[in-house]
Amino acid sequence: MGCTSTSNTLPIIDLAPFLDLTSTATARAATAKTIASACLEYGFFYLIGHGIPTSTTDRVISLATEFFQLPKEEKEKIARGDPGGLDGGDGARGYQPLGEQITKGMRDKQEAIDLYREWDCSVERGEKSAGPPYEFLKGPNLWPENPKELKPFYESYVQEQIKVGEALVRAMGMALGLDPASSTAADDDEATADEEVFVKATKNTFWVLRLIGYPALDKPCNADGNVEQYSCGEHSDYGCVTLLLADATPGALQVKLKDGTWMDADPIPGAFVVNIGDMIERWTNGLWQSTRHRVIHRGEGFRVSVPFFYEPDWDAVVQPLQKCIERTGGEDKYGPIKYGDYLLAKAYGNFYNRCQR
Ligand SMILES: O=C(O)CCC(=O)C(=O)O
Ligand SMILES: [Fe+2]
Repeated sequence: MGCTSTSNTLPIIDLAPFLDLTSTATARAATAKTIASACLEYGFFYLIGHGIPTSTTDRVISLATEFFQLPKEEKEKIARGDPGGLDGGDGARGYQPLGEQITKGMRDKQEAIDLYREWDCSVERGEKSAGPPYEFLKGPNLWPENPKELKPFYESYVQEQIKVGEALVRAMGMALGLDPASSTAADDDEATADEEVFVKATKNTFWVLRLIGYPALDKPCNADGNVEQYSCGEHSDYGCVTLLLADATPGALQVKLKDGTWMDADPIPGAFVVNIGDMIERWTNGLWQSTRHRVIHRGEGFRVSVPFFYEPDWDAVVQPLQKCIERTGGEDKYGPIKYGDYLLAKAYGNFYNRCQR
């Protein structure tokens, strides 16, 4: 069900007080308060006041669009998982052609480039037990040669997004009402962590950036309003926060509300659509859920989106925070997990099916 959707709209959060060093404590508290209710109710919101100009985001979209318009052979020069190709068959980074992802027996209609934090080889050399599974997400990114400007432009965009991600998770720590950062709690004791807990756990964020191209679907919905085809099937994201930039196409991304109905999250110019991921759900012991979402592109044209996933460090240990356990019935519902292990399990299980995470 649910090709149609309810007409509710997501809350709008202004992050500016967490990026402006001269902001008042009152302004920061006001933003934190709106984040707390948005995360509790939706796990999704629009983000403004993030400081990235539309001239930048427009170029990010137009460069991705230019890439997807290239001939198949040109795009497949950076195909991922090609044993004879640039990534030696590593499989995680690079271009994935149309139709590699399958949801409910149907091919998701999307093509994509996946980029990750570059793996630091010195870390690897120092690792005694580096084994084949870990190779999967390691290695260099595969950047397209064309358009030429894409690589440098995206590299600086990633740096800007990391700043936004950090400010946002700082605001989220405050929104949870955790102890102020000046407290003497041990830095790495997650259970008693202070309001900087997410900032500390993302210092070396294992970020992901996806450039996604969605052709129009032949028949997204049947006469009864049921879904026939997915551009990206129902899933939750893995990490901390996803900052989604999409072109202006309406009627594509849908968010699952607590009552099980689906709501369109159409783009608002200048805003990112943000959602929280599985790690935030675990840290908050389920208080803030990583809301499920999907894409059914119901328009005519080619849609482009570029989600940036701001994630914990590979080695970050994520476990429910004491304060959140108390607020959710007193029982730890998740236990600890190392983010890299979680990501590997997800990526191995679903790699060719990212849209059903
Ligand atoms: O393209 C979109 O609107 C969302 C994509 C998405 O949810 C994802 O890649 O995780
Ligand atoms: Fe997603």
